[in-house]
Amino acid sequence: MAQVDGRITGGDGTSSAGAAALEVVGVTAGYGAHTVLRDVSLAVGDGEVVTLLGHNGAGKSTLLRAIAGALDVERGDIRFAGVSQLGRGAARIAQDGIALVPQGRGIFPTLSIGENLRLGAGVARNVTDRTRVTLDFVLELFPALADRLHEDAGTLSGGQQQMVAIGTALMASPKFLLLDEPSTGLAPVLVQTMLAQIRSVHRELGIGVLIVEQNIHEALRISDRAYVLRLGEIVREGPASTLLDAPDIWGLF
Ligand SMILES: Nc1ncnc2c1ncn2[C@@H]1O[C@H](COP(=O)(O)OP(=O)(O)OP(=O)(O)O)[C@@H](O)[C@H]1O
Repeated sequence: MAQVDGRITGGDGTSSAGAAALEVVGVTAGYGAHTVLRDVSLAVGDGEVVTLLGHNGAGKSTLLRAIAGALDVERGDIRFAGVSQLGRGAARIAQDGIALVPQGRGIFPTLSIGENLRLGAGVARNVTDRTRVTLDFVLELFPALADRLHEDAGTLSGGQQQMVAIGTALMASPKFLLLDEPSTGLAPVLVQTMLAQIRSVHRELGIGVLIVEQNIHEALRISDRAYVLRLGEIVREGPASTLLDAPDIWGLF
């Protein structure tokens, strides 16, 4: 297993253990004149798995893109370990350890599974032996990939391609994981398994995880807290267990 202490270190070298790893503060963003996110605020601690729920088009993927630096923010701030990420660019944000697994998997289908995974390792910067995520760790998490490392990733089932996508992100030894609908296209029986594997990644690596999910029940079951985004605004937040039992939650979709 990887030796990762899970602490996030700020740009000035100070540890911010205990503080929120990720803070989105009053963010407004969109595409040209089309404003999608309106004054969105949320926070995710190192020790948390947080789910972002919302109907189609609510702006969930847009928020993940903004956090990953792939979309400019009009107003507000996005901080990681207390340091603003605005204007830093997607490549530097990824190198600093914020890994986004986009919707639709984003793997290279004509490269082998092993090659895909090694591409992830190439992104890692400032990784020590203590914080490096190893190939052994990824294969232990997703044993289905172990015997097929030399096969083209495009030949895998949807669920296995999702494992490659997450595995590649993990190989970059991330300090924070953003997952956009990791269970898309999976058979219902596999959705729970995938989400349980994500929870175990969090447990093993001690990193914060923000998940966008359509499988509301399953996602809430593995999450500590959740936010509901509606028409680009956060309309509800709370402990996952509370939201699971909230009679009005389903009316928000
Ligand atoms: N590249 C883009 N250019 C212009 N508009 C976009 C772009 N991507 C998304 N949008 C628009 O932004 C809004 C929010 O889309 P987004 O994909 O963030 O929603 P979502 O909550 O992730 O939805 P879904 O669950 O369907 O993925 C939608 O109106 C969508 O049409």
